[in-house]
Amino acid sequence: MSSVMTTHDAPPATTPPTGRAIVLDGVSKTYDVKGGGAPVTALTSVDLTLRAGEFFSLVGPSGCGKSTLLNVVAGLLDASTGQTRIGDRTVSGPDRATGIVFQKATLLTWLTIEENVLLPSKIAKRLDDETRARADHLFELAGLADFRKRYPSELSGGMQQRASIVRALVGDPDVLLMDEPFSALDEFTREGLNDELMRLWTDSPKTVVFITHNIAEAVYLSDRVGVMTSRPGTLKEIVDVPLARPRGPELRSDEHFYELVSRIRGLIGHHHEGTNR
Ligand SMILES: Nc1ncnc2c1ncn2[C@@H]1O[C@H](COP(=O)(O)OP(=O)(O)OP(=O)(O)O)[C@@H](O)[C@H]1O
Repeated sequence: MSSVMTTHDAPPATTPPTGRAIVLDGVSKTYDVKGGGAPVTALTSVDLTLRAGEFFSLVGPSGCGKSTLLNVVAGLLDASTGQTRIGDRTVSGPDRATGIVFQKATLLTWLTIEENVLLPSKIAKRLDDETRARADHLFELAGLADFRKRYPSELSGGMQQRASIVRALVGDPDVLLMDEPFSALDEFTREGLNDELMRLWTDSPKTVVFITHNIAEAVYLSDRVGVMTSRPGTLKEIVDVPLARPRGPELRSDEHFYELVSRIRGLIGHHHEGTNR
């Protein structure tokens, strides 16, 4: 049976949408370079609207501004022009309602996995029963329940990255931003984590922006994939991924899946680095 449906809207209509819509309106970013070098225009005129609860991936040539865009949405970087809104909030700085996962797990080595996961809530003075219950649930879903009292150095890279995802989700953010979260992992671990991320997202759909160099990963996870041009980056095309959910490993050998992967690869062109497929 083909896994293609006529709609890519997930979750189903019976589930109220969660997460927040994200709107980028004419976002550009030019970096001033120290020492008098020519300024670097990383992003130019990005207009993009993400639906609440959508899983959106960004792919594009190395240096095209993907991380810059993500950091603008995260409120970690000011745009040079334009505006970003998450729900009815205009982004002007980091916000608790936005969870972020980077390429490196960034766990504190002297704290246990559980202490790491609960630290942001503790700092925000929101370490209540609800947060602890959510942590318990997420540890179970992420297969880390037996490892919560361990230290990061006692866990594999994949487990550390799962712990980072649990940490980003434990505050129940509206938005989850992920910057190449699995790129340092081997293919097998990466595919396993893709499935776990899908489970976590299905359990509580956030609006996700996911950066990757792996086109197959982008297609596997996403409702839509945004393809960026080389620098100065802007959105070249947004590709719909009308593959049914829930998705499982068998999708990786589905012909429609491959068609989408090849189409996106074609859009990125020959400058693309680091693609596995
Ligand atoms: N702080 C900075 N100062 C000056 N230039 C920067 C700065 N940060 C990024 N850049 C430049 O902006 C451009 C976009 O960088 P960015 O990291 O956003 O791209 P990317 O698409 O995420 O790259 P990659 O896929 O290689 O991770 C690059 O040319 C980069 O060198």
